[in-house]
Amino acid sequence: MNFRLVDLSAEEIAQQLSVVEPLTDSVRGLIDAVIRTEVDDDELNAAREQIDAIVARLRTKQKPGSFGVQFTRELSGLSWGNAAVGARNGIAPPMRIVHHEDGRATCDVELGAAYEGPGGLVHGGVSAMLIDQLLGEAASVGNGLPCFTGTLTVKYLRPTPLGPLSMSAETVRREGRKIFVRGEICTADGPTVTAEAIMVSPKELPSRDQIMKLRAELAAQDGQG
Ligand SMILES: CCCCCCCCCCCCCC(=O)SCCNC(=O)CCNC(=O)[C@H](O)C(C)(C)COP(=O)(O)OP(=O)(O)OC[C@H]1O[C@@H](n2cnc3c(N)ncnc32)[C@H](O)[C@@H]1OP(=O)(O)O
Repeated sequence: MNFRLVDLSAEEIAQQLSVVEPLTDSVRGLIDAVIRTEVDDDELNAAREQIDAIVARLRTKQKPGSFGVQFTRELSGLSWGNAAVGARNGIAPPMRIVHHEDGRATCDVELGAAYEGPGGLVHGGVSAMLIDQLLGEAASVGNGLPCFTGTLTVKYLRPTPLGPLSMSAETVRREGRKIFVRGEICTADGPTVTAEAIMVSPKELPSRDQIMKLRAELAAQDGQG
């Protein structure tokens, strides 16, 4: 797994997010506008040239590969490239606000044109991704154990309309490194999707000891610099 330590305080992370999140929202706006615009071909070509110029500007300084998971010195993980919740990822649905209370994770999300499958309805793969993420968070945060999805079962009860949705997930039981979770996606009229998953905390995840060792190496490098 691609993970590394970064030397950022909570204040520095908040500062970076205050710049990055509006940028990501602008990218979401761009995606939505491209899907729904009715301007003529000349306007589309002119817009493409401007977008290409912005891409070239951002590529003047870029990290190789993916964003990965960056651990702060306090060992919180930053997954800003994550497909479901990445703060820098404009294709991630806007579902960053996840509340955890009494082992239950909940989240409100509003899905627009970029998440369509059948006309006016949410793509089934998008629903699966959203609920997978929330189930994973309920298992991981609720049990203090980082988990991967082992098995995910999704039941589509009725079509999920684009628009405002609420989601919830909770742990049903735990057997060693396996955590059994269930959750649902709802409109104001009730659930459209229910899901169950077995989340497994991998035996090969970097252990806290490994992370602490990396942290010590980083501090030593700082001392030399
Ligand atoms: C506190 C931290 C907070 C951080 C917040 C983070 C939020 C994260 C939110 C993330 C959300 C998004 C998440 C994503 O997108 S995660 C990305 C999608 N998932 C994957 O890529 C997982 C790929 N698979 C693997 O990595 C391994 O196969 C895993 C890790 C699953 C097991 O490999 P490991 O070598 O560790 O396992 P083991 O062989 O010692 O077996 C151990 C036990 O598990 C049972 N088992 C094994 N496989 C499966 C299976 N597929 N279904 C059901 N059960 C399975 C097995 O029978 C045994 O049970 P038992 O015999 O003991 O009873």
